[in-house]
Amino acid sequence: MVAFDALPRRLGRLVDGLGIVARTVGPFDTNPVPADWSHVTKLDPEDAKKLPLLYPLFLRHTSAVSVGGSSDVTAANTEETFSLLEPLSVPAFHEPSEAKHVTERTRESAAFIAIPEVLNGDSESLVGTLGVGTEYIREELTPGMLSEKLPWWTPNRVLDACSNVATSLLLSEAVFEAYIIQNPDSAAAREANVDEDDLLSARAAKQHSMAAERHLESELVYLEYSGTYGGDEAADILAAVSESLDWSRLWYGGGLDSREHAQAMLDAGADTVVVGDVFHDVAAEEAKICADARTDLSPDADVRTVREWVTDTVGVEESAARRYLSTVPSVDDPTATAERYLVATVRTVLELERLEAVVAEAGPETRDDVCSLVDEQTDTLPGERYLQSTAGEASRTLARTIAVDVLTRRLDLGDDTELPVSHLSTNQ
Ligand SMILES: CC(C)=CCC/C(C)=C/CC/C(C)=C/CC/C(C)=C/COP(=O)(O)OP(=O)(O)O
Ligand SMILES: O=P(O)(O)OC[C@@H](O)CO
Repeated sequence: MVAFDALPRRLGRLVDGLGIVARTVGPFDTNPVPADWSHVTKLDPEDAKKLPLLYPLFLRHTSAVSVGGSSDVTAANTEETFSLLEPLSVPAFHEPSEAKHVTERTRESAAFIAIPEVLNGDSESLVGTLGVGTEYIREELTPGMLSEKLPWWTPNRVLDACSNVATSLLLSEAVFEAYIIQNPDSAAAREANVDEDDLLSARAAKQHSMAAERHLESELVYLEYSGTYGGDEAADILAAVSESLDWSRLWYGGGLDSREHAQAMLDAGADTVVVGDVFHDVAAEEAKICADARTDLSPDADVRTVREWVTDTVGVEESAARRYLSTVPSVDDPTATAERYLVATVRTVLELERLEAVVAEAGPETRDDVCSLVDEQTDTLPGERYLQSTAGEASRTLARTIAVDVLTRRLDLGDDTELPVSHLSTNQ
């Protein structure tokens, strides 16, 4: 009996040992989070936070998009955000703040699920919420999904065993993010009960990260200053932590809105910088710019007129569009790129206005009517040529859907749109 027990234990230890050797000294990088992601954009699905109308243009430069946020997030607005990202080639992953935000749809859309575990918060934020989430997945999500897929006569015992396996598979596929939260005034700190006394020195952050890599096997360590730039203190922490990590990635997020600050965090040792607020600022700013443009410019304004208007009226140098783009290391000239994208946005809004006048004249009653009228009216759809560089072959379909949906809402023909365009700046 003892001998029978000893063999599987020994085998288990051998497999574990081989895994450790492969992770630490093996020639292959076994971390599922790509090492070459230098920039991640965090999209908050909450209704108050909008996306720029030509969001595919802005997102073409980022390495990946993270979907998640800590307030007013629901499964429905999370699914909506993913559906806007589906036509794009940029990978999108899900960072749920509650397990209930994970649905079959979000799982299909997301490259992976990233689960926060806060290293310097209370135990609730390290394992408590994970326990609540695991219970939900084991007892509600997977039984619900499986009972739809398996034949009705599947015995309960089999359904239960399958749910058990599916839960473990879901968690084994998830990426764990070991958060070190250093801004006590942030929503993230409040959520995880991090206060002044919990902030870590560079040395303690390094020690916590070493434990996260080896004990928690966290795919990434996330230095979080959410809402504020961490400066020299963050750079010291990144330097200490990066030295100690072999396998886990090191991400920095918080208050980035310039090339200088983003580069400083990368130079200090971060593999990836994460930006959130400044991307949503692009949409908020754009709503105002477009409202002004509709007052100042004729819907027929040519490209030169629009460019001049943007140069004279919008301070491109100070714009959120430029600030966002300047955080992306691969964008060589953020000012010129921001100006191009702002001109593209204003032109698209004017083209939409022109199209709206023609469509409204015909008196459509349903979204289908709008669709036929749009198809009759135009060879090139508003925004289509700008989306070509980023959505490729999908650009026409995407531009058509956005145009039809935006006009359907503007003409009060209902909210039953194909894409959730209520998340775009034009619908503020
Ligand atoms: C098991 C599954 C699928 C899910 C569990 C979901 C869990 C454990 C969520 C953890 C929630 C938690 C402890 C959050 C702590 C705070 C935190 C790290 C928030 C991340 O910050 P943002 O969401 O970016 O904050 P803002 O909304 O302020 O930008
Ligand atoms: O919103 P900002 O301050 O850019 O922070 C990004 C991210 O680290 C938040 O979780």
